[in-house]
Amino acid sequence: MNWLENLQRSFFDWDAMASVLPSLLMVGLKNTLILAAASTVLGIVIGMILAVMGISRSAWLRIPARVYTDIFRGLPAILTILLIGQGFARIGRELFGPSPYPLGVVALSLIAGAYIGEIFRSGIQSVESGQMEACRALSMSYGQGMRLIVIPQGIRRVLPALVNQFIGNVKDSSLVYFLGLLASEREIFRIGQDQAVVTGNLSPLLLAGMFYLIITVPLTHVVNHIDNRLRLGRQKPGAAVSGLVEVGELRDMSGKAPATARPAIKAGSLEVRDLDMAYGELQVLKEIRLKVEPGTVTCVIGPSGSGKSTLLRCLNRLVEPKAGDVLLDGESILAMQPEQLRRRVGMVFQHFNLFPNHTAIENVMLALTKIKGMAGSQARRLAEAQLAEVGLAARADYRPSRLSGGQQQRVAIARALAMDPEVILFDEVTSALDPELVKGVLNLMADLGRRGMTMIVVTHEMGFARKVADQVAFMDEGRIVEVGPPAEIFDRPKSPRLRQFLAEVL
Ligand SMILES: Nc1ncnc2c1ncn2[C@@H]1O[C@H](COP(=O)(O)OP(=O)(O)OP(=O)(O)O)[C@@H](O)[C@H]1O
Repeated sequence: MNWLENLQRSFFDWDAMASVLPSLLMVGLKNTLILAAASTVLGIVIGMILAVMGISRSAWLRIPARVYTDIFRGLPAILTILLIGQGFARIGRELFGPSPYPLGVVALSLIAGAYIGEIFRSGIQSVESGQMEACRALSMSYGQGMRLIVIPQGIRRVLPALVNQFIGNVKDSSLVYFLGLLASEREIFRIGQDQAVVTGNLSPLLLAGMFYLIITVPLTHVVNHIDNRLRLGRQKPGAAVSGLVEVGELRDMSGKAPATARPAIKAGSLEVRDLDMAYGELQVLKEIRLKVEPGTVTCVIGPSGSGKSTLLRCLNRLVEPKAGDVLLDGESILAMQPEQLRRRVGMVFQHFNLFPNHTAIENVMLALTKIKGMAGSQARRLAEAQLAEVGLAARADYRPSRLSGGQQQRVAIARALAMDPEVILFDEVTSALDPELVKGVLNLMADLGRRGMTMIVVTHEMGFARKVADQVAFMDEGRIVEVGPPAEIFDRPKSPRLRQFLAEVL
């Protein structure tokens, strides 16, 4: 049993532990937390700058960020701490006084910044491209989209990784002792080690180790909890609702228009003139000509890859045409600021592109307050009215993850309508929906058309096109092959390609 006693003396000398406990608590814990927190906060600032530089389109920003990251991630932490702590000791003394402690914080922050920059960058880049598209379609600039939607979403996604980084900083703070700290500046490890030398056993170090675990282990659990909260919102998970219940709700609602006066629609006209567009070498649109009268519904049909979505994206300049022009109420859209154009031409996407961290009503309000500068209360009233219009008054405070696809798409329509556009573009908005939910969205669109909204609808729903459209344009291989009233297009197709297409889809 000799070895057991030996082990006990080395690790479990209770007296040694008791004597070191007060300084671990009063000095070590405080300093470790200061070092870890300060380097995490400064590291977040550095990391944020590096991330924004790292995803910039300019190589002048990207390359320095890359070089910084490679250096500070590649060097051992202890080497960086010594190089900074000793190499800059003189400047440090002038700036901060005799103690190397602040330089230790700087060194830890520079190291943490490199890791945090990579965490932020991957978080931001993991946000679906549709989010930025939705921002731009709501007439936000690139910077506003990044600031209001993409970066906050990226940060939420990387919260666990950030806490891991904080845990890393708690541990790395022990390396600052190499710089030679004053007694009052010692962190947990240094105190444990000093006392271990005095007692001649490892018990004070073991207690120091316990302190590290007490800080780090609960943190991982707290962050998982916060992460779940942020992802799902604060609502209790409700029972899954059958799509048929939603269909029933919509049926009950139909004909019972909200008591509030319906927002007036101001219908604009569009004229597409010889529009060409290419993705690199790939010519996608060829001499597109199309006239859309105010207050009419134009459905664009055609086989996959024929350029329908690209045509819509040209109309609000989510992509730039190569040649030709588009007139909105007689004005060239190419002469307008894209943000101004997008206030007048709204867009609804196939995959909704709602902002997941915002409730339905916040999704509708966001551009009103941030872009149109409307007061919060006025924006809320307008958003409530728009949600009531699409039958979702009762779901205003739900986040997208708690809504069915059909409900999400109706929120997206409310969001586009709230901007009071003159034209709305719908890009295959029912293609991603469960079959029973398609009708609710199509009925809403048909209602909008009846109310006089100018709409351009890319769709595979031939029944909708036949019933609701004023004109149907058939596209194939980047050209509008045929355009006319639905009766002509569907019942008397002229071109063989349209006849072949209709034979396949009807
Ligand atoms: N971002 C892009 N970069 C390069 N090529 C693209 C891009 N987006 C679309 N394309 C190509 O442009 C062509 C037209 O695509 P578009 O999405 O406009 O067609 P579509 O008629 O809307 O098709 P679908 O019904 O499948 O959505 C296709 O050949 C497509 O592969």
